[in-house]
Amino acid sequence: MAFAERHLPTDHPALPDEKIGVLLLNLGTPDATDYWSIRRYLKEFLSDGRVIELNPLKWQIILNLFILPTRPFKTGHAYEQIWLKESDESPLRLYTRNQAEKLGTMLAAKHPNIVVDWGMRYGNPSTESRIRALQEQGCARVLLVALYPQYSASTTATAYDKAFEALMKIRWQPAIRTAPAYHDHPAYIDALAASIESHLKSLDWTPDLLITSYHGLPERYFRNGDPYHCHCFKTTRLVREKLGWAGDRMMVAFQSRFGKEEWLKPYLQDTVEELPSKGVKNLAIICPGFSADCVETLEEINIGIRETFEEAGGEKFTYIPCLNDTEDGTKVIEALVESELAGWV
Ligand SMILES: C=CC1=C(C)c2cc3[nH]c(cc4nc(cc5[nH]c(cc1n2)c(C)c5CCC(=O)O)C(CCC(=O)O)=C4C)c(C)c3C=C
Ligand SMILES: [Fe+2]
Ligand SMILES: [Fe+2]
Repeated sequence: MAFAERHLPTDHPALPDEKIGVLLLNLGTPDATDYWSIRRYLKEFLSDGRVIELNPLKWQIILNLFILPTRPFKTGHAYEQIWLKESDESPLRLYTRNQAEKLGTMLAAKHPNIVVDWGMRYGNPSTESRIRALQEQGCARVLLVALYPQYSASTTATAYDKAFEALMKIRWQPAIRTAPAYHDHPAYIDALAASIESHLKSLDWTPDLLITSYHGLPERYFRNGDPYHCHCFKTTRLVREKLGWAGDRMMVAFQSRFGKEEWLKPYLQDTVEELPSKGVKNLAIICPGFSADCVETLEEINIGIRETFEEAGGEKFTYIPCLNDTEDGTKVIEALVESELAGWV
């Protein structure tokens, strides 16, 4: 019996054993592909001041009058094409849940007092509900792990903001740690390089070029100090060095531009349209900035960009999947978690 329990009054509720929570956080995804589910998700996402850094009053007018009435049709169509019929959810949700379950199994042998869970910045399961669930299971310490390899205020920071917002409502808070971005973590670089090598080995052709495509950001955010752009370039350089490739076999591009403002360049769409006329007929794309495949990789790249390339005269195209819930992918998260738990375990 623990010291505290021996000294409890007899009518005191039982105290749970102290545990450590590891909470994996990802972006979030709609609950379904119908108009209102998509609209609810987009409204929450695009009302986040870390994502849209504009005057909030002006932006809410634009969002509610011009974007939310129409965008859910386009976005809903994109989600419909990749929706998992069997489990009735998006791939991002499935992979994030699997990553948490597999990480839990990996850690259990060494650390029986660790509980792993997962939550989303937008939509369900909410970050707040999972922090409360971890506390209910006796977690007095919680490590928050935003599953974005490259830091951006629009992803990493807002994931942690949401967790701290939830903690503001909790009287007896757990001790909290936040994991840093892992764009140059050796386990991540090695896993990406291994995944590229094994994917290319499975083909009966060799790509002329491999594009590492990252989600874009307004260029203004970079000028205002967001390190995302540098993190993306560093990841690509380290992977290229690990593979021992020459500089011209691999390049960086940015996808998923939203709105009219200038975003980080080169734009993936423009790049892919021009490649065949420059002699690149066989193309591979990988998206290292996504810890799990999602609408931005499966629909935008593997369907949309594939078509763009073929229509521009490209001959062979392959998409290399994200690390997802593969053993290597889960080991990347395990390595990050193990180093960030130092002193707690
Ligand atoms: C991986 C890093 C990501 C960054 C950086 C990022 C910035 C960012 N995104 C938008 C707008 C949208 N993103 C959308 C989907 C989406 N974005 C990411 C990741 C990053 N976004 C993911 C993983 C997903 C997919 C989620 C899923 O359920 O599969 C969408 C919704 C889809 C659409 O309508 O196109 C929007 C909108 C902005 C404005 C932004 C930076 C400021
Ligand atoms: Fe996005
Ligand atoms: Fe997109």
